[in-house]
Amino acid sequence: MSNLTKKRVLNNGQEMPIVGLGTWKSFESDAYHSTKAAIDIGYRHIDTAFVYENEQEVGKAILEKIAEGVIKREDIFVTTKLGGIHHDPEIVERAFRLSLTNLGLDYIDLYLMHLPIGQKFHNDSNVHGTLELTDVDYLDTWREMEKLVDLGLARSIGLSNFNAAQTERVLQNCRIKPVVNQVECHPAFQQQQLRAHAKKHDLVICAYCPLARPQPARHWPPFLYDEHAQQLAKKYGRTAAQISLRYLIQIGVVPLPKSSNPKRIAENFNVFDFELDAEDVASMEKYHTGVRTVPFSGMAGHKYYPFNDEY
Ligand SMILES: NC(=O)C1=CN([C@@H]2O[C@H](COP(=O)(O)OP(=O)(O)OC[C@H]3O[C@@H](n4cnc5c(N)ncnc54)[C@H](OP(=O)(O)O)[C@@H]3O)[C@@H](O)[C@H]2O)C=CC1
Ligand SMILES: O=C1CO[C@H](CO)[C@@H](O)[C@@H]1O
Repeated sequence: MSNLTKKRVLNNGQEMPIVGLGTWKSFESDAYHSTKAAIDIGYRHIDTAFVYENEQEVGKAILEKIAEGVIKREDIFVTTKLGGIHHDPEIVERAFRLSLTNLGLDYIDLYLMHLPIGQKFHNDSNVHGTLELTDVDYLDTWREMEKLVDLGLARSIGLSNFNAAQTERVLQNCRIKPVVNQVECHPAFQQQQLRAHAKKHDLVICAYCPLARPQPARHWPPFLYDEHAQQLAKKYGRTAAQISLRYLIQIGVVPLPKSSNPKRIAENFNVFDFELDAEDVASMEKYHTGVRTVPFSGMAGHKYYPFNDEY
């Protein structure tokens, strides 16, 4: 693959645009406007989830852009995710159809299991669930997700927040192989071993929190604000955020930067017409800290908690 190619071919032949718009914390009109702005700018990949409570707005924006003739349905890659409260095999198809209805679409490009851990179901409105975790085996959940592919309702299915051992367990017991694992990945948490493992099994790593949720007032994270980051930005005539996203693309992952700001939505997509040289790619390794931004600490005692293993 050329580093400047805009798509990754998944293990089922499907093509995934290599930069997607993240939408966590894009609520209501923000989600609607940012999805529309992103499509106008050229994004063809949107990442949402049942728990983000914005599937309706994301879907509305997509449908409007289709109606305006800006895109066709097949031009846009839509990912959503099965919530923790819906892991019970008897609920999976109904939960999927809820997302499909929210989005107003007749199929989803990629349906992810958001986490390997299930939460007790109370009702669909309690989207975030509670910390009453269940012992539902993620393999049983996976088998129900496979049926969504059989039905033609999900073009592909994948994992999120799975460690290597959990991924292997799915691979050894599945009928339909996951195409991706969506995990935290950015210069301060580089996922070197998990990336190598995914590559070996022909899975794509999608990078959530690709900018590590910047806090400009604290000049955090360093890879966006320190002197080296500023020097790289100057050298390439880009922002440090663009350098970081470009870095992720060059190490083979698919970044999903979230923004509700049209200027930053455009900035995060303007990463296809330059390339970091090998020395600068290597220089980014110094930012790795091994500290997660999203540790899901409340679930740490669970038998399927993914982050006790080294990777
Ligand atoms: N599978 C999972 O468990 C998870 C999935 N995700 C997915 O990944 C996406 C991205 O992760 P997220 O947690 O949102 O974190 P990001 O690293 O994408 O950071 C988002 C934050 O960065 C700001 N920002 C965006 N672009 C820039 C820029 N160019 N310069 C400076 N600041 C910028 C945004 O503010 P503003 O909007 O004002 O621009 C927002 O506050 C999520 O939105 C979601 O879709 C995220 C976490 C977990
Ligand atoms: O996808 C997600 C975005 O990040 C949140 C945590 O900060 C998660 O709870 C959620 O699953």
